[in-house]
Amino acid sequence: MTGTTETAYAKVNLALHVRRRRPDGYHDIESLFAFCEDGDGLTARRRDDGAILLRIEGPFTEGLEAGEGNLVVRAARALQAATGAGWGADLLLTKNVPVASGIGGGSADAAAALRLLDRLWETRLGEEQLIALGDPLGSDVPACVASRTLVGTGRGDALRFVAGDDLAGMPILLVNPGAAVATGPVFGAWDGVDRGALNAVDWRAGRNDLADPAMRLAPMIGAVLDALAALPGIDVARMSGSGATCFALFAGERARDEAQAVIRAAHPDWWTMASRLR
Ligand SMILES: C[C@@](CO)(OP(=O)(O)O)[C@H](O)COP(=O)(O)OP(=O)(O)OC[C@H]1O[C@@H](n2ccc(N)nc2=O)[C@H](O)[C@@H]1O
Ligand SMILES: Nc1ncnc2c1ncn2[C@@H]1O[C@H](COP(=O)(O)OP(=O)(O)O)[C@@H](O)[C@H]1O
Repeated sequence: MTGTTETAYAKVNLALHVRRRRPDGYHDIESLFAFCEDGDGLTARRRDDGAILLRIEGPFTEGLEAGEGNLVVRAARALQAATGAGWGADLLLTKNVPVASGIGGGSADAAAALRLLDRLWETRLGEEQLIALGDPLGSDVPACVASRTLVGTGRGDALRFVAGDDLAGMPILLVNPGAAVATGPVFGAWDGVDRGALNAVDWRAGRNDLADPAMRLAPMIGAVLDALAALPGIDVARMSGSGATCFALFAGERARDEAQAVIRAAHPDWWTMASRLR
């Protein structure tokens, strides 16, 4: 489909500290978010009749509905409602990254839809208002609207932008063993122990506090982390979000590509994506 396009940049939690369980069922977290140059693709063509019609293609369409429940459609409806825009859209989502995998999936798609339709419909809300519009769609959506390095606190939606110059361009490898892990149950399996605040500068010394609970639900994550830790040329390896995707950062693209080849040869059924941080 020809039209206006946008990338739903894959999200990575370089560190994710869970600080406390809240009475509203959410958890206060502190996370350093970064974004890959690659992700799902979204294309849109404007319609005059106000209808929002979504088609999904690509390697990860299974189990995904293209109806009103899809986060892309919900984002489009939210923008229509907030602006009174009478336009609709034909949307094509190319689902390149696995669903429910800790790298933003639906949240990044919703954020991409907001950015794309704000351009296509010329509603011109701009980043700050799109962030506010994305907030009710999911804790991760505000960060994904910005899609640049930032610290998220609260349920992940209170954003503080940080200089990401040292991270931009960094080669990254994402690896998922094929286990879909829903976010709610992983937070639910957290042991309730506050292990301390995140230092966003010294994030390598930080943690992903959801890794242990996620591994209890999907033990294969442990195998992924072991495989990544054994790779030569690795800077840091950690699980992203609520899993099961794990990432490794490398000093150079060659080390990353060699690492991808090693992982693919040993685990042909695992999903991998080589990218760079943006
Ligand atoms: C864990 C993170 C880290 O970036 O990413 P993913 O693993 O989803 O990629 C996010 O906090 C996920 O954000 P998002 O996927 O938008 O979650 P939401 O739809 O808001 O919430 C889904 C469920 O997760 C739990 N949840 C989510 C966020 C949070 N701070 N505390 C929670 O306890 C709640 O049980 C909630 O009902
Ligand atoms: N466009 C979309 N892409 C992926 N998932 C979507 C989309 N729209 C709705 N969803 C739903 O959102 C859920 C993924 O949410 P979540 O577990 O938070 O994923 P992630 O960990 O990748 O952020 C899936 O259960 C899926 O049904």
